[in-house]
Amino acid sequence: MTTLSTVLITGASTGIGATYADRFARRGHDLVLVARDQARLDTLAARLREQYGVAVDVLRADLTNDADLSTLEARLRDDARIGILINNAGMAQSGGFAQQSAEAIERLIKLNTTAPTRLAAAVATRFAESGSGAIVNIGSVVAFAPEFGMTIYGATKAFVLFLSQGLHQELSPKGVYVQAVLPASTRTEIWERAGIDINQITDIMDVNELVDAALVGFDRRELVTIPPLHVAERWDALDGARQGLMSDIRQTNAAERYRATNKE
Ligand SMILES: NC(=O)C1=CN([C@@H]2O[C@H](COP(=O)(O)OP(=O)(O)OC[C@H]3O[C@@H](n4cnc5c(N)ncnc54)[C@H](OP(=O)(O)O)[C@@H]3O)[C@@H](O)[C@H]2O)C=CC1
Ligand SMILES: CC(=O)[C@H](N)C(=O)O
Repeated sequence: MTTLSTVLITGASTGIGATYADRFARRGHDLVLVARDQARLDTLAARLREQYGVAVDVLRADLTNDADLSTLEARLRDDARIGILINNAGMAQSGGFAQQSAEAIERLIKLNTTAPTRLAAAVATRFAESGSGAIVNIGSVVAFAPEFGMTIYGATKAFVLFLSQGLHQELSPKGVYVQAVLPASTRTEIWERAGIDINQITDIMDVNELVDAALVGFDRRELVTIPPLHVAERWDALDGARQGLMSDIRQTNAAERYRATNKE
C-alpha cells in the first residue's frame, strides 16, 4: 500500500491525460482514470497495474453529462485518498465562430470550463481542510492568442488560466497547490478529433516531452507552466503588465478621455 496520494485524471484514455497517468503511476501513485472510452481506459489501467504495481480505478464519464459530472464530484468530495486532481479532458474547436451550432458551443464550453471548475470546487473544501492537495488545470497558449481564430476554444483556455490564478489566490494560503499548464501544439488525437490534419502543423511537441516538462513545473510548485515558452521573462512581463494596469483602475470617476466635452 502506498502513502502517496491518489491522482484523479480526466481525459486519461489517450494523449496528455494518458501520459500523466503513466508518469504518476511510475512515481508510485494510485490512480483514478476518467474518460468516456471504457475499453481504452481498461487497457491503460491493466498496463499501469502490471508495469508499476499501482492500484488503478476506471471511472467512465462523459463530462458534458450532468449525471456523470455529479458522480465524479461525489467521488472527489468523498474519497479522501485522492490528493491530486488533473483537470485535463478537453476538446478543440472545429471551424470558425460562425460555423458553430448551439450544441457545439455548449459542448465545448461545458467540457473545457464547466467541468474543470466543478471538479475543482468538489475537492477545494476537502483539500483546504487537510491543508494539502494539488489541482492541475490544462490550459493552452491559445489563451493568449485571439488572433489564432479559435475564438471559443481560446476563450475557454483564457478562463482556465484565470480560474487557476484565482484558485491559487484563494487556496494557496490554505496549503493547496494550483498549477495551470499551457501547452502549445502537441502531438495527440485532439487535432484529428477537431477535423484538423496534424500533418499540416510543422512545429509540434511530442506528448512525452510536454508532460515531463509540465511535471518539472509541478515539482517546482510553479503556478503557471508554459513548456513551449522559451523566454520565461515574457510571462513575467505579461503578468506584471496586467498587475500594473490594475493599479491604474480608479473606479470613482471615468477616465479623462471619456468625459463628455461641453460643445455649447
Ligand atoms: N494537443 C494539443 O495540441 C493541446 C492540447 N491542449 C489541452 O490538453 C488537454 C488534453 O488534450 P489532448 O490530450 O491533446 O487531447 P486528446 O483528444 O488526445 O484527448 C482528450 C481526452 O479527453 C477525453 N474526453 C474528450 N471528451 C470528453 C468528454 N466529453 N468527457 C470525458 N472525457 C472526454 C478523451 O477521452 P474519451 O474520448 O475516451 O472520452 C481523451 O482522453 C485538453 O484540455 C486540450 O485543450 C492544450 C494545448 C495544446
Ligand atoms: C489543441 C488546439 O486546438 C490548440 N491549437 C492548442 O494549441 O491548444
